[in-house]
Amino acid sequence: MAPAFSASLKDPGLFVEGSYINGQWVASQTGKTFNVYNPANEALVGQCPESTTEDINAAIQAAAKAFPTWRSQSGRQRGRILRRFFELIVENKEDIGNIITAENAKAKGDAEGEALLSAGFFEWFSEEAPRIYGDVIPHSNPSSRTQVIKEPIGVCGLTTPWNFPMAMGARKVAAALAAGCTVVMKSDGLTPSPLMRWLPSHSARSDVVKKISFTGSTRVGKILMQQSSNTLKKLSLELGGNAPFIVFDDANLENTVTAAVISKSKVTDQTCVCANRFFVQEGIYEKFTKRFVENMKKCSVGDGQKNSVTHGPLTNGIEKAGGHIHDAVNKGVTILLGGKALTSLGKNFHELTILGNVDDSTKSNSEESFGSVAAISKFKTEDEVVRGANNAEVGLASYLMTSDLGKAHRVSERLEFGMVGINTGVISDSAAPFGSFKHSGMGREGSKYGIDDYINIKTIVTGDINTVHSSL
Ligand SMILES: O=CCCC(=O)O
Repeated sequence: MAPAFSASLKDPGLFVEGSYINGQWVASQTGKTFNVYNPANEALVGQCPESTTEDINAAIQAAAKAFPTWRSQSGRQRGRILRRFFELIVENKEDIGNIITAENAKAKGDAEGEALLSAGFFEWFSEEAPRIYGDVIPHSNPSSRTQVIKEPIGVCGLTTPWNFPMAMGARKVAAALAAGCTVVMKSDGLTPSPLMRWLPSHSARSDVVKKISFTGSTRVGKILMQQSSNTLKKLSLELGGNAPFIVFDDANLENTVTAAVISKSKVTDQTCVCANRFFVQEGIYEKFTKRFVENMKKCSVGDGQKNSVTHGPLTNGIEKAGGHIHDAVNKGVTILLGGKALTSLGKNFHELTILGNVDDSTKSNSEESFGSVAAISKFKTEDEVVRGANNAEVGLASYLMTSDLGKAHRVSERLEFGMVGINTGVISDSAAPFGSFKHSGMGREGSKYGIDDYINIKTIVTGDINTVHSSL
C-alpha cells in the first residue's frame, strides 16, 4: 500500500492496487506484487499484482463469458455507458493527472492532457457505437439479395505502453467496447495504475482471444505477430516512429518554431509521433536553428509534479540519449544545445539537446530518440528532402511546414507515412485516424475507421425459395 500517495488525491478511491477481473478488484492468485516507483524521485507509488498465467486465463475466461451479454446490447446502450466513462474521466481529470505524474513523472500539463485525450476517445466512440452500419449490395442474380452486417470480433487482448498509460488504453478499449467486444488489457509494468481500473493481462497465444491490439516497439510488435500466427488473429500494431519534421524556406518562422517545440516536447520526447529528424531548407536554416534553440532554452526539466516543469525525466531513455549524442559528436556534429545528463536532478534526467548539421550516418537520424535529442540536417531541394524523409524503415508521423499550398499537397502525398501534419506539430485527435505505414505497424485507431479493427464483416445472401438459383 502507498497511503501517503493516495491520501494526496481528492478521491483516494481512484488509486487501486489490483486487477479488475470479472467485475471485481482482485490480487494475483499467488498474492505476489511488484512495486511501482516514480522515475523522478524513485519514491514508492504503489504495489500491483504480479499476474501469472492463471490470472491471465481467469481474465480471458471472464471476458469470454461476458461477451454474449455485452454484444447483445444495442449500440445506443453501449454508447451511453461509454459516455459515462467520458464524464467520469473529465470530472476526475486532476486526480487522474496526479496518478499519471506519480507513476510516469510526466509534467502535470502533459498528464492532465492525457486524461482529457482519454476522455475524448470515450466520447468519440460513445457516438460511433450506435452507427456501426452495414450495407445492402445488389446481387448478380436478380432473385438474390446481399446483406452485409458488422459483428464484434470477440475477446480482444489490448497491450498499452508506459508513455501514455491511460490514453493509449482508452483509444483501444473505447473502440473495442463500442464495437461490442470484451477486452483483456495489459498495461506496461512501469506505469500500471490508470489501466488497473479496467482489465489487465492477455495472452497472444490464446485461441479465445480473437484480436490483439498493441502499442509499443517494432521489435515486440513483430514478436506478437509471430506468436499470433497459429491462431490467425486480427492485429492492430502501433509501433515505433522516426518522424521527419520538414521546414521549407517559405514557412512562417515563429509558428514553425512553436510547432517544432510542441512536437519535440510532448512527454519529454517520449512519444512515437514526436518529431525526430529535422530537415531544414538552407535559406531558413540559420534563422530556424537560432529560434528553436532559444525557445527550447525556455523549457524547464525536472520532477513533473512541480508546476513550473515542462519536461519530466526519461523513463528508460537516458542511455540511448547519451549514446546518440556520443555517436554524433564522434562524427563531427555540432551540439547547439544541451548534450549532458542532469545528474544533479536524479539518474533519469537529461538536458534538452539539439544537434546541428547532422546527416544520415548518425544514430540520431537512423533511430527514434525518445530522449529529447533533436537532430537537424540542411537540405536544398524538394526531391532531396522527400528522399531523406522516406529513408526510414518506419512510417508513422511526419510534419511539413510551408506557406505554399501546392507544395504542401505535393510533398504530403509523396511522404511514406501514415500521418502528415501540415503547419502543425499536433496530429493526435480522437476524430483523426491514427496509424502507420511500413514497419510502424498496421490498423487504424480513433476516428470512424478505428471501430473497423474490432469488427468482423458478415455477408448474408438470401435467395428466393421459389426461384431456382442457377450459376450464371
Ligand atoms: O506514443 C504514441 C501516440 C501518442 C499520441 O497519440 O500523440
